[in-house]
Amino acid sequence: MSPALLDARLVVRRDAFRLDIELRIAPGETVALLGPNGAGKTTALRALAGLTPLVDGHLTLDGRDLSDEPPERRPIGVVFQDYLLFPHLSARDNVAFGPRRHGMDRTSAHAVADRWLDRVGLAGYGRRKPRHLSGGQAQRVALARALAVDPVLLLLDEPLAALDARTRLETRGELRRHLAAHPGATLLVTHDPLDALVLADRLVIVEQGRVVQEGDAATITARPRTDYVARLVGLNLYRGRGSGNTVTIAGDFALTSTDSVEGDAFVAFPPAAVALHPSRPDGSPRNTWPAVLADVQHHGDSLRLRLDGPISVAADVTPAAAARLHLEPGRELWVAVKETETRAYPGDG
Ligand SMILES: Nc1ncnc2c1ncn2[C@@H]1O[C@H](COP(=O)(O)OP(=O)(O)OP(=O)(O)O)[C@@H](O)[C@H]1O
Repeated sequence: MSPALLDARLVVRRDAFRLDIELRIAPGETVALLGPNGAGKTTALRALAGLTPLVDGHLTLDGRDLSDEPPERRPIGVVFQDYLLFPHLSARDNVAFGPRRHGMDRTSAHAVADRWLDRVGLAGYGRRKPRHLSGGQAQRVALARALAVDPVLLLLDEPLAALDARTRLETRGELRRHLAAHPGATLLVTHDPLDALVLADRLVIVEQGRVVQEGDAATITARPRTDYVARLVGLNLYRGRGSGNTVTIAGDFALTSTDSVEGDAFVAFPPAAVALHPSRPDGSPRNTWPAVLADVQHHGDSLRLRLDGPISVAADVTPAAAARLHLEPGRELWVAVKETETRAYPGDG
């Protein structure tokens, strides 16, 4: 891996909340910072941008210590969630603002702005004020504005959150192209696993101000380490004690797997691997238990059920299967999960 362009340990306090995370991003790399509400994602972004001070740690970008630099002296471009375009300035002047502030003369700054507007597909929109731009266009102006200063670090805060579903899909694809062309480091803050998977090379997941897991999408999907991560990647996840092919989770409740693991262990399986039966199924006695239906929600073309019992489990069923099972909250069912569908892996590394 190339040496990090961004090398930071961000320690920030906001009242009772404390953020303490390490971040390293290589040149050309896009890292997604994911986490539930209140995890500290925006706080991390603000600390990098210089809007919230570090109480400890360090922040170097391309070898330069930035921890005491004011925001305007940092070689950083930011796309905020609601874009924060200057309403009284044209699209062109919004984009030219950064280069101007860095000392470029007006004509050259306009030339840079026009080039960037062209790159983001908005040639000819330079004279428009933000209120005359659609959400997708405003997003592209905000991206052009952030990139026009040739930032060493590009920060994106939920860059697609304000867009409707259709524009979001198109803009996500465009953003991916621009990020691939950006030679600096990029940090993308998002709630949306799809944005993270499409746009980022690596995911860093924060919960309660700490990094709980990081790695590429495949590694994290294969081995989630917290409930939040498991839900993010759509898996049921439990922690227990492994002994051979069995992981004991709660009391004497255990799941078996074709994997073998000793000691602290996780066991995971997808909701689609859960089979439901109106009565105790014959045959395989393993991974079969009685449960009570607690909740039903639409999930794409299927229904996602939440079942209570010795463990709480999510199950995906087709509408046809749901009709056959006469699903309604409080209904008692038998759950079965094949041991070939469960994955068990060590809890401590
Ligand atoms: N201005 C503030 N003053 C005091 N505490 C704050 C302030 N802003 C945020 N916090 C606290 O800091 C913590 C982290 O908030 P932050 O906005 O960084 O989380 P987040 O991961 O970005 O969440 P979200 O996904 O909801 O935007 C929260 O517990 C919040 O209550």
